[in-house]
Amino acid sequence: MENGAAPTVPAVIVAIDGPSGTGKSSTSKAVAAQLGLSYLDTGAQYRAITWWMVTNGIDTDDPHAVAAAAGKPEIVSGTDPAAPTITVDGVDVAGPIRTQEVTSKVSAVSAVPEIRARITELQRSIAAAAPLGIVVEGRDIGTTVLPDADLKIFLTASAEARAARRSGELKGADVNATREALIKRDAADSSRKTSPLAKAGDAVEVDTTALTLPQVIECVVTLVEEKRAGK
Ligand SMILES: Nc1ncnc2c1ncn2[C@@H]1O[C@H](COP(=O)(O)OP(=O)(O)OP(=O)(O)O)[C@@H](O)[C@H]1O
Ligand SMILES: Nc1ccn([C@@H]2O[C@H](COP(=O)(O)O)[C@@H](O)[C@H]2O)c(=O)n1
Repeated sequence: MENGAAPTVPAVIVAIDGPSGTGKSSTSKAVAAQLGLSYLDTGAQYRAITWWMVTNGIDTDDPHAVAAAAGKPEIVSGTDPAAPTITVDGVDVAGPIRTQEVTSKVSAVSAVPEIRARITELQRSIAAAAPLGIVVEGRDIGTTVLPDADLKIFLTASAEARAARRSGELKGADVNATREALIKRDAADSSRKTSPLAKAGDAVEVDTTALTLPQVIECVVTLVEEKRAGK
């Protein structure tokens, strides 16, 4: 550059949505790390608020009780893709939010409109503050949270592939039971009234069934680079 200043690259916002186990977290983290962007796992935020409800004795099947408590916990997400963090009222909940109990209750909590309004506002403020841009992954990022994202990706994979991946991760958990649980959670997330799991009309769909994780990452990095180059 003539004046010696570093070239500036405009911040880029990437939304990655899709059903459970399609590879959103693994792909988003790697893409963000490779491109020097921030990373936000929005599922972790819904899990964190669900964990708080369970810990505080709120009946997660009672939407009125959940709505009344929606504003109480303070959720903080750290957005470094190399070391993402999640705390509730200052407590590190990265481990507890992955329990079977939280996983079985998170869809009911995240269907409550007051919960979605609170978490959506938080997600938008985090995205707006990311200096170089951010990869945000979830279920409604391209449709509702960041409808003006520069690039929207919708990851899919067969239920069989997703169950095999998850049961490998859960060290030998029964594949059929894992498959049924994934299908049940996707059905709940897709059928809720407020901001359901859905592909945005302008999202690029990537079927990851027959792709390795490095192939998916390369595909998304290429899409971001093409977008940045104005292709
Ligand atoms: N293309 C792929 N091939 C093989 N395994 C994969 C692929 N993508 C992801 N995985 C593995 O599948 C598992 C689930 O991936 P990941 O957690 O990234 O999915 P997710 O869409 O974020 O799931 P959830 O929505 O349930 O959080 C992980 O063990 C991950 O390493
Ligand atoms: N944008 C989002 C993201 C997640 N959810 C809900 O959270 C659950 C857990 O998500 P994981 O990605 O950690 O599996 C998910 O099943 C949804 O109920 C959401 O509603 N919107």
